[in-house]
Amino acid sequence: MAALIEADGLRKTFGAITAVDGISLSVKKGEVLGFLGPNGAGKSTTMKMIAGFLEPDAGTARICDFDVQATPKAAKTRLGYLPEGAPAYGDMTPTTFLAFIAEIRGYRGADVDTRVAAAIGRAGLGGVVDQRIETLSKGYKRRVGIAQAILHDPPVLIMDEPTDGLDPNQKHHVRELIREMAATKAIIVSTHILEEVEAVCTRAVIINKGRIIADGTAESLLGRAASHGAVAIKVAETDAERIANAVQNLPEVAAVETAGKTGGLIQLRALPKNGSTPAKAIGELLAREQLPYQELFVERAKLDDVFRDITTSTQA
Ligand SMILES: Nc1ncnc2c1ncn2[C@@H]1O[C@H](COP(=O)(O)OP(=O)(O)OP(=O)(O)O)[C@@H](O)[C@H]1O
Repeated sequence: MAALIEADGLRKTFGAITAVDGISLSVKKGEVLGFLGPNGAGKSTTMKMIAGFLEPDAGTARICDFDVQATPKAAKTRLGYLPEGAPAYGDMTPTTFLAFIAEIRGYRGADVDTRVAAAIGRAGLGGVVDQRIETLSKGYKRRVGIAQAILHDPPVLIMDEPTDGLDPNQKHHVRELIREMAATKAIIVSTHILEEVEAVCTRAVIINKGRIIADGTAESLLGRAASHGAVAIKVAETDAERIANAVQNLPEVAAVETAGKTGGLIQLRALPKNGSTPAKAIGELLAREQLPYQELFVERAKLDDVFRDITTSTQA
């Protein structure tokens, strides 16, 4: 299936700063791409170029096969874009603002009311529809932005930190909304919240200094952390050395370290060798050799660790 979002060799400099340095990516229908990177990595600049709101110095972006620079109208008809920050037109209410956007989008008469009502419902704006936007809380302003992005039910959504400023319930609501919409759309979501990637994204791209440094599912990125799949084994202090030596000899194990000591028990930690998963081999070894242990569990890395590992190791 053809990708609905395609970026090819995007590049943008601001004076001496190279904000985006050759980014290419594609997103298909059904995919929610999490766009991650440290502050200043170039996420917003990339998203603006893909959305056609900023002209690249080099490279192209296409929405549903329409080049965003050469055929902006056709591309923007198929796109919903949530920029960073709050919507403009603070003196309008959500209702008048969304009606205004609907008219810009070409809707007239009853269609305007239908579109506005649907967007208000989906974005959860019910209680504040007649309040001036500038008087709304940060979270509600964000929801107004989300409502304008989804108003015309576009096949492509590009959202710059959609949950920024929302409380935990609102975050949950927006993630549900993204999940609901995911099957029929291609979506890019930038975020600093790594649990959001695991909650809603089918794939994650990590950028640093304007370049892509990782691309894969959350699970495959987790596999890059040294601690992912490590096995913790709690054993009696008197058995620790014997068990550590036996486990250390397994081909799946890179090293065994002592992770803690309490009340005569030692927690050993077997680190996997080259992305292997040693849990099964360790379980079999302990059973075969009748080595006594109190507890055994497999550790799961956090996406935060992977993010820190790969963004700090690529710092120049
Ligand atoms: N209009 C501009 N003029 C000058 N420099 C800019 C402009 N827009 C972005 N930059 C610079 O480009 C780099 C990338 O910025 P960008 O906003 O794309 O990063 P980001 O990954 O979205 O960061 P954050 O997570 O902090 O929002 C930064 O160094 C930023 O200061």
